[in-house]
Amino acid sequence: MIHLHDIRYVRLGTPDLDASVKYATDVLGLEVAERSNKTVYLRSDSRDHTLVYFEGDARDHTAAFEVDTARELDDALQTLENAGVRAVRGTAEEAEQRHARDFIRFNDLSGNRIELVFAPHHSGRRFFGSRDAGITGFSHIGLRTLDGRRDEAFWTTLLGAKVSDRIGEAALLRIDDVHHKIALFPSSFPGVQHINHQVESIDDVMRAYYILRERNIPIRFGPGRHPTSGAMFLYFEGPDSMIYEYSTGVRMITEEDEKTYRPRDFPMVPSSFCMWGARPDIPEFKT
Ligand SMILES: CC(C)c1ccc(C(=O)O)c(O)c1O
Ligand SMILES: [Fe+2]
Repeated sequence: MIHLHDIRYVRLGTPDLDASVKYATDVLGLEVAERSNKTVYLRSDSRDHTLVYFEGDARDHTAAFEVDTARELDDALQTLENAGVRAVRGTAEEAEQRHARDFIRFNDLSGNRIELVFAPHHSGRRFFGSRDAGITGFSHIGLRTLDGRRDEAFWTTLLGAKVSDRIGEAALLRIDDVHHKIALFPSSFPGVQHINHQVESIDDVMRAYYILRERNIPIRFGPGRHPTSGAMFLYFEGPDSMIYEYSTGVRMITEEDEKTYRPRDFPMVPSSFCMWGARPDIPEFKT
């Protein structure tokens, strides 16, 4: 089985690179790490980059996960091939573009573009955001699925993810102690549905709520609290209809907890999304 060390970056195509980068810095609070050849690399923590906007099709989304060793990357290629999933090693030039030593790419069963990277660069610098949003790092993605149960099985049996909880058919999957790094969310097309950054405290969530409202950035859900991870959240709309989420206080499931932890099934009702009573203005989350 493949072992995913952590979620690493998301790459998003955009028809208006300047506008997307302006949003990512001025609104979201990320830091530009590098601009090159119609591609902009953004940081949210001490890693080299965790988000890339490139000039291209807004439906072109890739999510990447880090593996620990070169051997594990080779083995992953084989494991995927053995399971009938076509996986391809990136070229040296493509690996350089990803600021990593090596990587492979494949599509999951819903057609989501996934990359596994080995030895992605560290920055050696503290993250210094463009505004004081309180971001502590890129933490998880909502990934669209055309068949929740099928894709849950794909991620758990091949890629070593574990189900922390489900809301209806939507599985919240962990790959380390953090409650989830992937939220598989039912949809009629593939792609990244939302991108989560953790912020330091509830003060940052609430501060963002007022700042974003003042700037007429559409708030799509929250402020609220997820009964699943326990995190307090705010979802808002970004370029090309991407949803961004800030949250704080996500639950950890440690090795000790794992001895007794069992995934919980929450029904597909509003209170499973928010225990404070917020109602989502996000089509995929409407019950
Ligand atoms: C509504 C989405 C899929 C969702 C649900 C629960 C959590 C959480 O428990 O933190 C999320 O982060 C979500 O994005
Ligand atoms: Fe989320």
